[in-house]
Amino acid sequence: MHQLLPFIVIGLATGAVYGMAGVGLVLTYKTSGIFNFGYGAIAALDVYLFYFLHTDHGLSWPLTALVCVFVFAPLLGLGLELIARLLDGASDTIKVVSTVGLILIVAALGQLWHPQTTPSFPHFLPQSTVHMLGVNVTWEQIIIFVFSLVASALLYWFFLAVRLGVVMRGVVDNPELVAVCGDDPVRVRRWAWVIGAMFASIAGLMLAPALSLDGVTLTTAVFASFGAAAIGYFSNLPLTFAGGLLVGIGGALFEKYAATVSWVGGLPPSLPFIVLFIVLVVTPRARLASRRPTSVAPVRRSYQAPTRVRLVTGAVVVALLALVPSLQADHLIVWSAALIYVILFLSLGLLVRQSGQISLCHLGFAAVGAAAFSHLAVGAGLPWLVAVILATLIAVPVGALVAIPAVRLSGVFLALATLGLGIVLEQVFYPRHFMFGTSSIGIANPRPMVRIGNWDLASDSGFYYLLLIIVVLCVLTVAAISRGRLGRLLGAMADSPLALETQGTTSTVLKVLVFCIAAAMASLAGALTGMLYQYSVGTYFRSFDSLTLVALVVIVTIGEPWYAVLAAIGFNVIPGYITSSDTSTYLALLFGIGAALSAHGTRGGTTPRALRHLLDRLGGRRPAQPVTSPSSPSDDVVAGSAGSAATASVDVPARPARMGSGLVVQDLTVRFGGVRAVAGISLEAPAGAITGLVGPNGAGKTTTFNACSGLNRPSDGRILLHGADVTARGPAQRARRGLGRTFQRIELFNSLTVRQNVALGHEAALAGRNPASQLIGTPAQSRAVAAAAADAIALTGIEHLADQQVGLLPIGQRRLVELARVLAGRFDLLLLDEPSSGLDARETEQFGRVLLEVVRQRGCGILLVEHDMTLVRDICDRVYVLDFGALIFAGTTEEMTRSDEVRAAYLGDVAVTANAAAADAAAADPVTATATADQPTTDQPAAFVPATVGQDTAAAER
Ligand SMILES: Nc1ncnc2c1ncn2[C@@H]1O[C@H](COP(=O)(O)OP(=O)(O)OP(=O)(O)O)[C@@H](O)[C@H]1O
Repeated sequence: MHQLLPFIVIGLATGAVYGMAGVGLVLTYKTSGIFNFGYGAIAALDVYLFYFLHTDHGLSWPLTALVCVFVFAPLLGLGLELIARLLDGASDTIKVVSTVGLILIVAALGQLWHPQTTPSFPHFLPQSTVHMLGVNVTWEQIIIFVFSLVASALLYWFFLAVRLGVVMRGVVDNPELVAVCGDDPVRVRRWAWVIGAMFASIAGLMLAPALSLDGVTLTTAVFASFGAAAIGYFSNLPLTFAGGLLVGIGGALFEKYAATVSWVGGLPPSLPFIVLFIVLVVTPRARLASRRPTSVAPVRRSYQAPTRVRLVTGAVVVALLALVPSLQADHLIVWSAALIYVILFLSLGLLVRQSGQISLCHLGFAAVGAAAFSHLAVGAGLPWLVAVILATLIAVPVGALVAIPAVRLSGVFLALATLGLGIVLEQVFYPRHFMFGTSSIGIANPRPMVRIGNWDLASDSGFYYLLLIIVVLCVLTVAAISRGRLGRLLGAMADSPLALETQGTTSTVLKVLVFCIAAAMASLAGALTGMLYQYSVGTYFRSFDSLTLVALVVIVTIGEPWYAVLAAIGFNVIPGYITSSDTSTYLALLFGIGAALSAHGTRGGTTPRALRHLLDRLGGRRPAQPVTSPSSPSDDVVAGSAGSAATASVDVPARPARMGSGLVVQDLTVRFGGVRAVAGISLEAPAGAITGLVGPNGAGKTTTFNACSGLNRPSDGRILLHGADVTARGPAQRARRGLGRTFQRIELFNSLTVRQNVALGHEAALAGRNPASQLIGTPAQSRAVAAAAADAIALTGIEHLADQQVGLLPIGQRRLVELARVLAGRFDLLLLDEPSSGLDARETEQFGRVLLEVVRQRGCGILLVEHDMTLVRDICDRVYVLDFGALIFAGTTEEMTRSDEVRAAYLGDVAVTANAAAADAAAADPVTATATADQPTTDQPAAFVPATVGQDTAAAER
């Protein structure tokens, strides 16, 4: 134990800093919803300023520290708060990439500031020692530990006891409520960013003396606090601090054994990331739930040039590339590297752009490919082609391993997990003999010793042509994926994983599948990189560069595969021609700025209208029908009303009906923490009938729907679908068993067209959970999908919108598309959540007729949540009424209109509302009673015509 004490002391000091940094990080994450990957960038900038003022210009260290912590850091915090506000409503990918951009900027600035040598940072705190418990402890260590502990404790106390801190906690849960209470949420968040930046600054200054002053080292040093934050579940401050201590002490102890125990080598610096990865993988998903976005992400206009234009452009580009060995022989290696990077960018694009998943460890896959190829081709002596194929395939299980967090997590947590994994791969595995070993020349990666006529594949130009062929094949593969079923599913998953799952595709399998494909392609690129230089070393595949790759894939917004070509030119070719030592750094700075500002790129389309028109004309495509702006209030009127649905008779195309018995909900209770949203309700929605589920706002209707479709977990009760208990089944399984649904807050695949959206209503269940069927569909299936989509589109009268991008349509039309999508599916029980909101009276009436005919001709059942009581009266066979989560009425619509209890519930008459069921519920669960008492009830007339018709801003789907 005595031998361990010095290491524990070191670990305590470093760990306390990690803990304090983690506490600041968690503070901003909790209050803004933005996980600041660039947290280390704040620390690094402060360290630079400290060095500049104190070391370069002789300012005393206390004064310099004051300037850094109390002036510069708050300014940085204010700047970051501005960026964070820009990011509100942006996708997780953009949020991650923006903050990653800060890292790239600061790393580049650091490099530009001290390009040649990286100076070391001075120890500004006293280095004298005291003897404690038999160990010599420096005053620096004592001060760091005590200061970090006190700062973190103060912040915790501030959160608990000071009004601003309490409001900061409130802003996390309900910014609107904070505003109603007279506090400005923006001001509150600004404070959080300022305090977070100050904590980062202090952490940077305390860690810096042990580090060299280069940007990468400094920005990534504070990454260690991510591990601490993970231990605190990104929300608990004391646990985060304790996590920091654990990581610090663990790292120091590993350090002790690293010299003697060979397997420990590389582990000490990676420990925070191992912890991060493990915590993310094992933590229950609900604990890591992201905050609900406060605004809706703007929709980007999708545009693809006509096929003819794309083919011709592709042929021209390939022809030009084929001339490179003749025209640019001096730069052949640069162009060869660019070709390889096209493959890398394409594979990363499959993840980031097409499926909306962030991987920050992509070069790790490439490293696996390079190392595997070398060991197979040189070590095992396998023929070149066999070694290449096996090296490509070897990354598949690695991709599947990375997909474990992807399956469970999404957005920022997936980014964190992959960041951790990339760093662990680099620090722990790269130096091992089964990867690159420790030799500085690395491991041999031979080119193919094949000559075909005059074409020597091992020569530089011969290898270049081989690369060109491989790249063309990869581009064609990715194009085939994009245009096929997998591409549609990936696009759908990126837009709305929730909707895809409830249409019948198991997205966990889809995520694993796409990770495996992307990993295999990256692995191939890695093997080719090794072959290009004939040797490969770990530094070709630095985990930090994975961040740059992701930034490039996001900021180059043009379509596939051109983004990959442009990104490769930016990353490889430009530095090959402009050979100044700073070119790469300036480029990294540019990429960083682009990434930091990428939130701007999400607004509107990316291809200028004039260019689109020109390309369309060249490709012989008819100009697209203009779509009315979704922002105009008048657009809420449904343009589709002129379609066939407006005709009096409704012809419902037959669908093979499975004719089960319907849906049965038994004693369902759903709780959210202390709130009992649904209290022991039972209801039935039989096949061949329309059943209404009504109630005032907050009554528990959507929660009941979510429980039926598997989106929330009931605390009690059972859900039976056609007689089978599906309570433990996921949403996709329930969908495949015939349960279809629409959403109160419309869930469409915004980047796809109306036809593609509707087709997915049928195709998603065919894709199911089998990787092979997710990859590709049979021709018979394609015909069935197309026919089902055409029928549903005609039924809802939206033929004229079929080729429009859904995200650009007004709300009323979007509702019809969502209805068409569920009608295209092979569902025999439909849950429709306020489907008529956004429709006018005539359209609602017609809509009701469509539903009646669907039920009559297909024999399916419908459970309808609706505020329009006229529609409910007209089409429902039976109605259930909820109030405060309890069932207060079940019967026919006539009985409902005569019910005093229902009338009272809608009118908010407390005396009458206190019926037996509600009173029981309140007595059994006073928390619910208190919580729901605050719910706004709809102030409706006795006819129950709601005030909410036409609105689409109701509570988000939970
Ligand atoms: N994820 C959640 N976390 C906490 N409380 C929730 C959550 N989802 C719903 N609730 C609460 O459960 C209750 C029922 O909400 P629900 O959305 O099911 O009502 P609703 O009848 O669909 O209302 P509306 O007609 O306004 O959509 C409300 O008190 C709501 O605040």
